[in-house]
Amino acid sequence: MSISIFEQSMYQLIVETSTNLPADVRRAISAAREAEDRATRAGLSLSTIAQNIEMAESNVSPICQDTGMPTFVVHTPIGANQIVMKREIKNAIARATKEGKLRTNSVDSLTGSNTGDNLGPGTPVIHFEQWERDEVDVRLILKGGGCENKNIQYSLPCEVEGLGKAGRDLDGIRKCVLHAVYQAQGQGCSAGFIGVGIGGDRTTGYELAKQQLFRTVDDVNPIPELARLEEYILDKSNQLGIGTMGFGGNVTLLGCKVGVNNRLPASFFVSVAYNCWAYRRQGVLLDGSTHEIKSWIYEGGSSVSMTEQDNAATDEAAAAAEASKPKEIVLQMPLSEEDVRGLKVGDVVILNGEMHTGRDALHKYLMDHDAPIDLNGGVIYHCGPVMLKDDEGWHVKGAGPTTSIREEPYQGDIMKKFGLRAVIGKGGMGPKTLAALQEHGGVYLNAVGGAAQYYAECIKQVNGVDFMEFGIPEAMWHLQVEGFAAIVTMDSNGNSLHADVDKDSKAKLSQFKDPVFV
Ligand SMILES: O=C(O)C[C@H](O)C(=O)O
Ligand code: SF4
Repeated sequence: MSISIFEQSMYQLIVETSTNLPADVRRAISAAREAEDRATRAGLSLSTIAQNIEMAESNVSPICQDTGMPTFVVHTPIGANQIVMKREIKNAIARATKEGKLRTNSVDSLTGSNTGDNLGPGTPVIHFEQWERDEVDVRLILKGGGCENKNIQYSLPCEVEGLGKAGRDLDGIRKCVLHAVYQAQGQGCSAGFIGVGIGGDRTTGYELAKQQLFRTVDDVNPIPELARLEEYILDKSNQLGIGTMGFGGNVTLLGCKVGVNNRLPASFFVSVAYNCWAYRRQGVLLDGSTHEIKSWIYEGGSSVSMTEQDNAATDEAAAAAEASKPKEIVLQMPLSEEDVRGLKVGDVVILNGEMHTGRDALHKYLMDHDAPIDLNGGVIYHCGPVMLKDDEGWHVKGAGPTTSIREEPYQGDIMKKFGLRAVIGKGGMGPKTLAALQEHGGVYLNAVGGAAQYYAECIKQVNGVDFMEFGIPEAMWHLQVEGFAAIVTMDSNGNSLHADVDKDSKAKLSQFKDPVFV
């Protein structure tokens, strides 16, 4: 059966959105790089991010391995057949998944089984709207689960941690939004972008917040007080010191867009949608009768180079940055207790050898089962990769870290039970894991969230896989890596960079207690 032009256009939209970050987002990330010292943890991570963005574009592969919840907003001329369009969007999603442009991301919430094609009840999300124009406008956002988990909704009036009472007015809203940035820390892969919805009910408030993410980064709010609020939030968030990946730094937020709807007398919601730096959204305007792509809605990424700054750096500046880089420690896996006890927060570790992926399903399983392989001295990578199989075997199409804190209830026990020596992930872990690292001799390594192509390139071979029944992202992949770089952010001496940054940023947040919008 031949593919319709509409389906082909949808396929192109999906691939472009997943693999090529748009120009406005790239410019915001480049500006963040300018604002950070290159040799700092934030500066180094931003250069990995920049490199990753270019790799994804040239490999035509996912920028981040979590290709998110595909969410479409479609405007159609009156009389267009939305039933056919819906079917063809789904076909395009299944094809993009089969070709490794999207990860298999649709999981049965009761059985845990992965549908394997990104289709299932509620996925993808498609909103239709009619308009009195002849063209079809389709916009797509791919927002990953880690930053989705950092969305937050406030019901005013309320007490906001660090900021005091938030009333039902602009100043109360200000407090909620600042707090929303603080509470995300590095877990949503900062530096991020936020969409804010004021009003509505619990559902439409979040919808409004997400709609804001379709605005361009440089868009100025037509409502003057909201324009002021957006500017204020951007400015003050960047004084919180959370920085890229929560490593500390000058840039925490790259954009803030606020929308407002009416509300019920009894309700006053402020809903915040947090989007990571991997802010993947695109759109196409289609000819109303042929469904060919007439134009792209957002300026394409290819016009903004992410490595220009590196090329333009003088030899002197490059040498200075090189000289002040943290020291790198090369380790061969499996690791010994001595290897990890020698590491401290801030060290950059380069790993070689075999590591094993494991995330939510595996951690739960290992609590009361044996491991399929010997994990003594082993390294667990919190990662759900994008994988493709051909006649030669499995290939890694994207493999950045996932948010580690979800494994906090299990991690310490599992490290001790199996003799694991290191955990790689992002966003850090809590006190229980920190105590286990100290007691047992272990280390937490923070990789750069979203850098799926950068890490995929370090993976030289797939040695095997267990628990395919958990689905591709949740299976335990045994990966042979070379030159896998990550930063020690929790060590065996009881130090945690995450706890420190949280504490400092909370103190900074309290500086903004006093009323501003009165
Ligand atoms: O699911 C993933 O691979 C990552 C997720 O988006 C996360 O940020 O934790
Ligand atoms: S891993 Fe980070 S960059 Fe990727 S979807 Fe999750 S929050 Fe976004």
